[in-house]
Amino acid sequence: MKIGFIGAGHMAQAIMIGLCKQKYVATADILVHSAHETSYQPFAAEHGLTAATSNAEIVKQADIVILAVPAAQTLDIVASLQDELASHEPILVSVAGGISLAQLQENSDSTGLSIVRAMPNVNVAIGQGMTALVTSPITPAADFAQVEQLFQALGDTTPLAEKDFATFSALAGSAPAYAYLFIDSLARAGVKYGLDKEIATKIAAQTVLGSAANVAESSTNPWGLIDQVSSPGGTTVAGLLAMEEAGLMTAVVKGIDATIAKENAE
Ligand SMILES: NC(=O)C1=CN([C@@H]2O[C@H](COP(=O)(O)OP(=O)(O)OC[C@H]3O[C@@H](n4cnc5c(N)ncnc54)[C@H](O)[C@@H]3O)[C@@H](O)[C@H]2O)C=CC1
Ligand SMILES: O=C(O)[C@@H]1CCC=N1
Repeated sequence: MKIGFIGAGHMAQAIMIGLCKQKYVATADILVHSAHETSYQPFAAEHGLTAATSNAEIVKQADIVILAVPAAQTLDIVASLQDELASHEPILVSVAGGISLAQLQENSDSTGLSIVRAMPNVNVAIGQGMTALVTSPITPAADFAQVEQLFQALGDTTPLAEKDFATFSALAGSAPAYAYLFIDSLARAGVKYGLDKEIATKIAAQTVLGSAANVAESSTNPWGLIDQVSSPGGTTVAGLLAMEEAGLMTAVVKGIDATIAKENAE
């Protein structure tokens, strides 16, 4: 099976690195092309991938085509590939935020094309991704299963109604950035009290990693886990109350509101 990438930016590279690490296919069976030679050719050479000469070559050669270009350009690129899509009929996977299955279908102008919308996050690079998937009604179950299997190799997946994609994109697509901000804020506080930044970052990252694993494994919800850490009259409850006074929960929800509003505006 050949997996082709149109676009070689942050998201595409994270998926390609994840596929290489998982040895999902032979590296030469990962094909890549993007608008900027300087971004895809050295990357392809470094990882033993096949650099294709055009977007059309990707469509002609790949069984699954992953479109990972800026959302604003996605539909024009699909429209420019109508002939190749119609004659080669790969499974088309778009990771573009805010671009619907109906728009993809309309611009591909190929009524029988299998189309899947995926919203991964950058953690697919280390096999810890969280990806939502939704398929067009005419996509055969076997084609959807191929795409699902690919993303399952790179972490967890969930089928999701298309109407919820903007919310998912905020909570999983963008939220790695928000989690990094939280980790960096913890580390910076450590620096304030004299810790070396590198050591403080390691401490903060491992603490967040362990806490996330605890939430995932525990049958108790996060509030119950917060209570377990908060000793009566202790330090944690003092910290929690100060964070809430500064509006941590409101700040997070407002951040998600803004993320969703931006996606819906595109
Ligand atoms: N960065 C992330 O964490 C996530 C990004 N996405 C989606 O992935 C898509 C790409 O985002 P990033 O990788 O962050 O952007 P990026 O700016 O890092 O990469 C965009 C890539 O598209 C290529 N490109 C632009 N025009 C092209 C054309 N006409 N033909 C071929 N390639 C072209 C560029 O050369 C570049 O390699 C967006 O639609 C975004 O919504 C989805 C989930 C998470
Ligand atoms: O920032 C963005 O627009 C993309 C979508 C989800 C994560 N990154």
